[in-house]
Amino acid sequence: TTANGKALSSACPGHTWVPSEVARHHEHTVSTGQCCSAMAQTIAAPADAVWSLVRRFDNPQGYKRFIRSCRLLDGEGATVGSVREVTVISGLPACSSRERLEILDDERRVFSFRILGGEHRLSNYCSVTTVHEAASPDGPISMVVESYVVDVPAGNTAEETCIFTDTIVRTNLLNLGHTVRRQIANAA
Ligand SMILES: C[C@H](/C=C/[C@]1(O)[C@@]2(C)CO[C@]1(C)CC(=O)C2)CC(=O)O
Repeated sequence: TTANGKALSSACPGHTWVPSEVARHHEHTVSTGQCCSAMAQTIAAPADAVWSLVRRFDNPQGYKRFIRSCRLLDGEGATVGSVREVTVISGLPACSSRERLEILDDERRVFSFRILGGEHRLSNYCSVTTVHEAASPDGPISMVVESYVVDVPAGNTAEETCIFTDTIVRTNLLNLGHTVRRQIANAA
């Protein structure tokens, strides 16, 4: 079911369309006891620069500030089925997470991972991140769309679960933008 079709359309302002063969990746099957969401972030940078950070399954800490470390348990990070173990900074209701690369499509710029386990509260989390480019008077800009589906933990409502998870994802997307802009400024 395209449970978050509405979320996706509300997350993507009209000025950038998401090609249907990419939008379909943001359609998650949402079972009972799960919740899903989608959000979008515009970044004043070419899609290639943004994608080069998003695609690094072996280096999420390259832009995710909650991640302390990452090591590959299986595969070398660029093939579907690679598995990573991330440890997380203190202060969150989480310590570590084991995650599997589900999609890495460099042509269409589609990235997806699934959480297999770990010490945290987000069971069966699966997210899809896609990067799109649009022209602007000041040069190319990118739109990053990220959607996820996750189990609602016992003791929480779906709304609470999305509030927490959206906050983490939105912070990651903001940090992605800052990191890309800093890389461009340093290269100038
Ligand atoms: C929501 C998702 C990951 C969240 C976590 O990585 C974790 C799997 C362990 O620590 C967290 C930072 C927060 C948490 O409770 C569950 C966002 C992303 O990194 O793509």
